[in-house]
Parts: sequence; structure tokens; C-alpha cells
Amino acid sequence: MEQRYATSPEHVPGMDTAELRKRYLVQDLFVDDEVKAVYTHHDRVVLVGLSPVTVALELGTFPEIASEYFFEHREAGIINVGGAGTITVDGTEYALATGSCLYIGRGARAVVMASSGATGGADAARFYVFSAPAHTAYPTTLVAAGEGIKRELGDPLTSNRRTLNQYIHENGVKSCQVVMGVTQLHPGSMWNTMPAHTHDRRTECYLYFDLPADARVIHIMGEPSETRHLVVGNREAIVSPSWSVHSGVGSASYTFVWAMAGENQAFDDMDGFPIADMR
Ligand SMILES: O=C[C@H](O)[C@@H](O)CC(=O)C(=O)O
Ligand SMILES: [Zn+2]
Repeated sequence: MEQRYATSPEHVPGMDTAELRKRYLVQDLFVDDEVKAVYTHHDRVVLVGLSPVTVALELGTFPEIASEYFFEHREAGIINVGGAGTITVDGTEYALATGSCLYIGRGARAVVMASSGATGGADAARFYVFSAPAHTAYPTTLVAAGEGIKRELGDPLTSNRRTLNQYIHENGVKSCQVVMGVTQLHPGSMWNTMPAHTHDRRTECYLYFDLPADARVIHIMGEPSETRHLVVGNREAIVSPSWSVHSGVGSASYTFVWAMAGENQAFDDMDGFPIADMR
């Protein structure tokens, strides 16, 4: 598990491109037949990518979380960003088509992920895990792709028409901290989260997917008065600390998983910034 300690906004102006990418961009989460994990100390979020191509993979524990099993003190929201697959939690199998979401509550012991009938890397399941500490156990719950609460946002005329699906949230699947969903850009729309916002109460991560291999998202981060950008490829994640804006524009349409943890779970507890006020 890679360890990344938390950073403060005063650090950002002194960072060059390589350091910004090292701290806030997560690449290589999805490696065939491997479990790849990053511990970001922002709100103690752990990101894990599991890519079961030829073998099933277990989400086991890591020395860095000092737990007997991964979910001893944690919960997670999981989105399948690859082909069809299954997650088996203590003997109960859940089928996840592309874009489906599984919440796993504290206390789950044996968590095994597999592809359904994959014949190679291209159609293998790719499970993206966003985990945070949990104080109690909520039931493990599956939400099929598109079955959460939908919000239609933006306008094609400003290239930000998108459908936001809320899966784990206050009025949906219950959790201690994790709030999670998937936002899909409509064809021809390129901007997410515009106008942009921060939420000083929560850390958020975006995992961009369904982006063509040669396309990129220019992801904007930093305090609204001091922004920087990251050039992000398919199935790469960004860490947005509580003080950072998070918004992006693609060179092609894409979909992304957003997930948060922190002080509260109030989706609308955010501070918006008109782009004219950003620097
Ligand atoms: O705090 C909420 C998150 O940034 C996302 O839900 C925003 C988003 O998906 C969008 O506007 O497209
Ligand atoms: Zn946000």
C-alpha cells in the first residue's frame, strides 16, 4: 500500500508538475491480476483497485491499517469500472455490471472479486474501492447502475450536460462516512462540476473512466484563488483535499466516480465559486 500524507494549501504554490502529480494524481490503480492500494491521509481515505483478469482477488488487510481484516474498522463504496464481475462478501455473491455500486459495511471478513466470463484484460471487471474509517456496521447493499437518485445538471450550450447518480448518500444506501456516485457526461459535453466548488468538511476523490485511451481530462485543483491543473488519463484518480476545487474538462466525453468522506454527508454542503472569481 502506498502511503501519502496529508498536505496543506500553503504547499501548493511551491509544487512543480511532478510533485502535484505525485501527491494528488493516482495512476496504475488497475493492473491485471493485482490489488493496488493508496492510503491518503486526507480523512484517512484508502483507494484500492482490483483487476481480477485470470484469477479472483481478495481484498485483504494491509500492515498500514493495522487491522486483522480490511473491514475491521472500515467501510467502502465500490464501483465496477470494467466489464461484468462479482463480489462475494462472506459467502454472498453480488453481480456488478459496469457502473454498479456495492457498499460493504464494517465487519465483512472475506471479500473476493472476480470477472464474469472475461476472456482477457479488455473485458475484465475493474473494481474501484473508496474506503474510510467506520464507527458502526451498516448492511452491505448493492445498487445497480443507474438505480440511485438521478440529478440532471448543466446545459449542452455550456458543454456541461451530465447525469449525476447518487448511490451511497443520506437518502440512499446508509453508511458512516462514505458518500458515492457516478456522473456521466452526455455526448459532446466535456465539463464536470462547473461551476466549481469546495467543501471544507469533506475530502473527495474522482476516478475518471470511459475516457478514450488517447484522450485526457484537464482536472483543476487547488484553492479557488490559486488553481493548478493535472492532466488525467483513463482510470486514473485524483485526491481533492477539503480546501481544493475539483472540476475538469475532457478532450472527449467520459464518466467519473466521485466519492467523499469527512465531517458530514450533506451533499449540498458545498461552497460554489463562479469561474470569474477563480485564479
Ligand atoms: O461534491 C460533489 C461532487 O464534486 C460531484 O458530485 C460533482 C459532480 O459529479 C458534478 O458536478 O458533475
Ligand atoms: Zn465536490
